[in-house]
Amino acid sequence: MILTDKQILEEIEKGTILIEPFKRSSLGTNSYDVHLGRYLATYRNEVLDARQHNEIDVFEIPEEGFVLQPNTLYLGVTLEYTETHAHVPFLEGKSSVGRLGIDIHATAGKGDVGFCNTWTLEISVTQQVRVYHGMPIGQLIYFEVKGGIENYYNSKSNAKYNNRTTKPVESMMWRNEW
Ligand SMILES: Nc1ccn([C@H]2C[C@H](O)[C@@H](COP(=O)(O)OP(=O)(O)OP(=O)(O)O)O2)c(=O)n1
Repeated sequence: MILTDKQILEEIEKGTILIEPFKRSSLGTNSYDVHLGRYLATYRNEVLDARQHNEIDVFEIPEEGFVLQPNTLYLGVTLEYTETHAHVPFLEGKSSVGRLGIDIHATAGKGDVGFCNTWTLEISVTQQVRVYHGMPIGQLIYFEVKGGIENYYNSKSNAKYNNRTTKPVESMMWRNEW
């Protein structure tokens, strides 16, 4: 089941959901709008290697915006820092963003119970499009969980994306054991 606006507010009151900064106007019927943070990043190498640490170059979106190019993977970040202690948060697109040909995640929309951080966005575009920091970029929806949890994301020793940051975080696949 997906949390409604009233339930999201109740969970915020209880402290099981944190969204920072929080604006009442960003709360939808059953979602919360997140915004594009100040930084974008691209991978330094053209050929990525799933076994290696692929380094990124981070840059700031200027006030006049930045034109995203097709055929380039950009990592973005939400302005919002979130904590979700008792639900499964999902990052979803927004129709108005999709209609500009902007994808905000590449297969990975799910968060984990215990995830505490800004969200990294895997951005790709169909045609050139200028984006601005602070623009609405996606929405979070929250699912109720069934059953107890043994291994919260924020206490998992192998949780790779829980170090608080305002910048996009590159793939940490190289830390997986396989
Ligand atoms: N577009 C996304 C999707 C998820 N996350 C965050 C929320 C998740 O709780 C965390 C880890 O996501 P996954 O479980 O999909 O990633 P991995 O399985 O690769 O990482 P880990 O091994 O740390 O679970 O990353 C994110 O910042 N941006």
